[in-house]
Amino acid sequence: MAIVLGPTQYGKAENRVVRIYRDTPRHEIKDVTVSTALRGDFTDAHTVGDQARIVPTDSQKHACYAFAKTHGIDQIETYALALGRHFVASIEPVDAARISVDEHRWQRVEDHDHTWVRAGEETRTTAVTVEVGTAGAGAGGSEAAGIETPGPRAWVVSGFKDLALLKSTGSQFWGFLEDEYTVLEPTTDRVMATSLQAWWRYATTDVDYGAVYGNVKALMMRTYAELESLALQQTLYAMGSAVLEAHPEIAEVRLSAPNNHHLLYDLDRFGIANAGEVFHADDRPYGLIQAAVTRDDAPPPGPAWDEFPRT
Ligand SMILES: O=c1[nH]c(=O)c2[nH]c(=O)[nH]c2[nH]1
Repeated sequence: MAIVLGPTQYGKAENRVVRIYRDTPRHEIKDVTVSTALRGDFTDAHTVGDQARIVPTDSQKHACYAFAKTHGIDQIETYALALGRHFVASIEPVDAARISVDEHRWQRVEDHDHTWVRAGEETRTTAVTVEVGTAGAGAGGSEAAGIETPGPRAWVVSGFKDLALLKSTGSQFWGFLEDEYTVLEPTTDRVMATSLQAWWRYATTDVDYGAVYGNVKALMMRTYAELESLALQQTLYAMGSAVLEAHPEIAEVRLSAPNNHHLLYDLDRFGIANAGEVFHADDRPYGLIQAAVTRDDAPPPGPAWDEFPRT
């Protein structure tokens, strides 16, 4: 029997980086959590404790802060791409880098120049993977078009977490399969609430990430609002389709939606009528509905979705 080392990666997780732009009296703020993960042949570090090919996670941390100054954080995707390309291009043992960034948004207090209150909306997020090699297959931008540009290949996935949505009507659930444990009553009018997590994979890196983000989020919210939903499953497919129809630069959408049940509270016991007006917002368990929606001609995902390297 031989024991073998499987895939590895290592990096500095959840660096809390805040960049202030203070060139004018009206400051700007970018507040992000950045994680780095470097991939390559780091066998000796694991098997014999030789660190010769290991750039410390401490150094990776410092690069995150240095790049916040030297490259800025315009869009989290451009910042992550710059960092990923840096690790791959300048540290010889690194074959690939995955950079994940969450953005924490602040809004100005009464339009104040340098005071903000944390915005309570969803968290914008990205995961960028950069690989050594000649661009050409499945990567982004001119790279995706198959133009032989030397240099690292890059894949960008963007998205958000925790977008709380609720509609008080326009949602049904009936006609479902019943087994011996089914007690759920069919309904043609229910509250539908979720805390949506959405990811989309770009087919290119030549993107106005901020503009696309705003439009994708708006499209998803509008679809959620306007579709007379027969199930959360149908709503997710409709949201993904709306995004793919409007955005040729997006190859695939992945959605994860807890069904945050709102249970009609029994007020009959007190002689009070309750015609869909008072609910118990149940926190768990919750249904969890997940779907990927893809173009049939989408370029292959490569390592875009891989949080951990494959063999
Ligand atoms: O939109 C829904 N999808 C389900 O699969 C499901 N299952 C359930 O109990 N309620 C719901 N609602």
